[in-house]
Amino acid sequence: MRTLVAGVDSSTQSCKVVVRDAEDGTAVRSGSAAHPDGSEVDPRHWWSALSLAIERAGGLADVAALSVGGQQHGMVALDDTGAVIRDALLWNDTRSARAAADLIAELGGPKAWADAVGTVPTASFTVTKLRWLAEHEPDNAARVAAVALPHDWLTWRLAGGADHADLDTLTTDRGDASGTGYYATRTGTYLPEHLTRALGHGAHLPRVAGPAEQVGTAGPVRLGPGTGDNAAVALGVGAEPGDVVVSIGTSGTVFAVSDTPTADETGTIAGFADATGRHLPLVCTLNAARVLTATREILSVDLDRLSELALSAPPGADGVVFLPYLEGERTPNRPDATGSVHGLTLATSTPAHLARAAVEGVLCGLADGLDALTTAGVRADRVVLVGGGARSAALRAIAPGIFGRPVLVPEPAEYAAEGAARQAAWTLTGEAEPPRWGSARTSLYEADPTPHVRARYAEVRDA
Ligand SMILES: Nc1ncnc2c1ncn2[C@@H]1O[C@H](COP(=O)(O)OP(=O)(O)O)[C@@H](O)[C@H]1O
Ligand SMILES: O=C(CO)[C@@H](O)[C@H](O)COP(=O)(O)O
Repeated sequence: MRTLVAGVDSSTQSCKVVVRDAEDGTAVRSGSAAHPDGSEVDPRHWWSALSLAIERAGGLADVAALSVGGQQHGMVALDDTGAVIRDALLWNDTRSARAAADLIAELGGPKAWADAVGTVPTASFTVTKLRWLAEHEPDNAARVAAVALPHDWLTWRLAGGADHADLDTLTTDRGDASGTGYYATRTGTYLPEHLTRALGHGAHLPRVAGPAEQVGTAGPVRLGPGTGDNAAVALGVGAEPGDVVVSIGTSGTVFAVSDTPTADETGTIAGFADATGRHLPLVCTLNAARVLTATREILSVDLDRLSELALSAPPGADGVVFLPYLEGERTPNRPDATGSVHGLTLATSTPAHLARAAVEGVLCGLADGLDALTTAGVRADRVVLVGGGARSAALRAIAPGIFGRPVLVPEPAEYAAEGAARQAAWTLTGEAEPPRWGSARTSLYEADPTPHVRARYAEVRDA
């Protein structure tokens, strides 16, 4: 009888569960459930969505191990009884932008953060959310006994830790800890003084488990350590040296697995850890797939029609540029920015030009991230494109021109959940490296580079 494993992606918009054959990764079944909208969410909604997604994926009765991947950075503040104190503030909540600026100044500037943590924090980072809490909700801040991230909290609930209010059984992993702002990626140690500086007092932090460690059980199901969703995607796509992954979901991310840590004092590259003991230099934008859904709504068309429209306009949309800062922006760090469309004329005020400019705007923001990674020494022979946005035909076709590289698109799948499942299988083998699973079918997209599109975008971005 074959052994089955499950992987979870508790992401911004939904929870996805996949069940796989532990031996070779063959797809067995899957399920998903929606999360509520908004950048602050009661974590109990994640729990209900996880329970529903597990049910829709056929349950766990025949599953040997499970790991949870989750949206990074979200602040889950717990009191000394293990109860959630307030709604979690998510990675895309920008209210802590001033707290981020204050914390950077207090520690001696961006270089001091890059050297200590590996990352210069923006409003996305947990540490800045704790400072915001201390300043704006001091009563809540005083009650904080432990701080967890979304995947830590879900893993803990699955293991029954929440039922016993046992904060000591909270666990996390290097990948997710590296997005807090109080963990040094390079040395693999917490920086409790950063947490105390932000919150005003110390708090219990989840134990950082090893990459293939079993951290508990949910009934008979072994629980893996889990990780942040981008580290899970890296495991799920099995990227090779020279591959840079671009994920276009709620967030847009550009990253690669690397043996060496980064410390980018410009703040563009986050120096995260991956889920295998290596590093995951990453650039993240706040505006990705939802720019296309917003444009679809403006134009009253469906996503397929949006794609057709975009492909019917010329590269560069005859000078129309859509700066897609619909949620503010994190890279570049413009938390209060709004979106705008530039260069309209009578001739270019058409649905096709707007659709093209929206797709190009999302891709140009990510191409800036790719440039930052290559400047930092990351090899980028080709791009591996995943996430819900990769289902857009226009995005797939336009991407190679903007990135100036071939783009490999694996067949549509939930790669963060796949990566979590692969991690779960790894906890069963206990070997030095994760199990080798067959790779997904891929399509290769190539196009002549379109540097003029990037140049025009940069002109508007910097105006
Ligand atoms: N054909 C498509 N064209 C453009 N966007 C799409 C398409 N299909 C799905 N999406 C978008 O992908 C997003 C979900 O992607 P996903 O990677 O699951 O995000 P997350 O993991 O952040 O929840 C949604 O915003 C959805 O509208
Ligand atoms: O903040 C980051 C990475 O630093 C985001 O990538 C979040 O991890 C959310 O991911 P999605 O829900 O968009 O997959």
